[in-house]
Amino acid sequence: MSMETLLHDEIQAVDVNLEEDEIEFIDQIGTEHKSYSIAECLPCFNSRTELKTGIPYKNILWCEGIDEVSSLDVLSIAYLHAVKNDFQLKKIYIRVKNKITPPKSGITTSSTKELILSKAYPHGITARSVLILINPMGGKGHALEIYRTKILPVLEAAQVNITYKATEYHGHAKDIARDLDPNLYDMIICCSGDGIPHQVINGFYEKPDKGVKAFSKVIITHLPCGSGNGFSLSTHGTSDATHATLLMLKAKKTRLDLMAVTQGVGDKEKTSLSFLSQCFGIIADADIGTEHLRWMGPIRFDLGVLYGILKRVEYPCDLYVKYVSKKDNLEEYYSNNYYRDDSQMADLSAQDLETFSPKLDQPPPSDWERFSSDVTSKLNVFYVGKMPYISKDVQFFPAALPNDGSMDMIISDTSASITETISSLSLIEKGTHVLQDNIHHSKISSYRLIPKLKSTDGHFLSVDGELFPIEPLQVDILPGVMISLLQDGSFVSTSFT
Ligand SMILES: Nc1ncnc2c1ncn2[C@@H]1O[C@H](COP(=O)(O)OP(=O)(O)OP(=O)(O)O)[C@@H](O)[C@H]1O
Repeated sequence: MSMETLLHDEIQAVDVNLEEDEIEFIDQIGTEHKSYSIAECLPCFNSRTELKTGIPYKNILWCEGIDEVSSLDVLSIAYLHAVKNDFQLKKIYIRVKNKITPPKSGITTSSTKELILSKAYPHGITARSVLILINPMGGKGHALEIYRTKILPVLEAAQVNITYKATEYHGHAKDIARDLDPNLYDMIICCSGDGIPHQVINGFYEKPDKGVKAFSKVIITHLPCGSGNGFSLSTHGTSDATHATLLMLKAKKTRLDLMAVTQGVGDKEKTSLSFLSQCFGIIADADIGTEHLRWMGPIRFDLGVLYGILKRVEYPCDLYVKYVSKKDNLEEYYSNNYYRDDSQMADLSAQDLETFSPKLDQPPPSDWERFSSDVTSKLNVFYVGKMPYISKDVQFFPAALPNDGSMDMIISDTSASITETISSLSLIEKGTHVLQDNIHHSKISSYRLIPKLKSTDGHFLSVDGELFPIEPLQVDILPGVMISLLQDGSFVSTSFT
């Protein structure tokens, strides 16, 4: 039996044309005597109209030539098919009838397979050798199930070479990242909440070179398997793990700023890295202080915030800030800094991980401004962030930009009425809370916060959702330290976009 006959009998293929945005099926259905038919189900073959939709390249995970010997040019295509709010993994055999121009001039594609892959991965294939770090306790214990059913099949279909490690104790991800040989992996995918990426960047930072080599080479990204998935929501834009995996695979390598968080002086001085946020006040207390009410579900957080507002709880502090842009100029700043070309991806040097601000026992520099004590003596929300979304439908930092060398500071105090405060915070979903008069919003590159609470009982300071001591802290931006994956190099859309 010839190879050609074998293919006809066992691998039945569909005739297709390669179009600009999709693989389009050539008129097949209804032609009873067609030689080729699909091997595995294609969504709908009942009508000609539906056939015209084809398979968009953006949904294609992999393409493999299965007939390199004969002249049949049959390829297998693995792709995700969107059905309402769900995705199904599909495989189909195709026979290409035409050829189109490769997507970018300068790319020479020697085969149809390469042509399809270059259309499917316009920013290149980034996920070749990845370390999956999974927190089995994440997402109230559902992380493993999410990984097994929604993430792993997509990565396998995309031919990703996977090493898998589950975290066994609090802080394990940090130990793994600290001891990791950066030459072994192109990428770390945290299948967790925001706690694991926080630990990964801090594990890199604990390396003898402070992570210079690891940050220069290894992409750090996140898939939504936890309770707080700000990283994934801000970079891939969905809390559906399958869709997030698809978008992650197609995303563009981009440098992101990190924040260096210093507490303590002398022997006790300690600097950690933060990628997402630092939070103090009623939001931190509602998030961490209501852990014992987890059985209530997400409502516990809203109730916690409401309690803080109604009780008019205050968190007096001193605050010194180095401004990049104040509220009046923020929209202009945002549009001027929206796009930065960081395609060079130059390696980092030791200097890129240094902080240059004075020690906490020294006065802040003269170009830092002291925030008005009218506000800081009655502060109720202090939140600094580097990514727009902190959880599903909560764009707390709508003006956040990936690598503009600034962080967003959002502050409120109890001088606003209870109604005004509640109505401002209710705009968080739309991201327009920052435009309200009672919300102080600015872009800053450094700050020093000195909490002055009489008692710290029942109060919390969180960094990327992890608990930190309520002590003075100083934060400096570290421009472009982390390589991550963003859709076309930008954060997802917000009210500022
Ligand atoms: N096996 C483990 N046992 C206990 N804690 C763990 C384990 N693995 C990771 N952790 C810790 O769990 C914390 C939260 O992790 P993560 O953010 O990934 O999950 P999450 O679902 O968002 O959790 P949470 O809602 O508790 O913040 C991290 O501090 C991490 O060190």
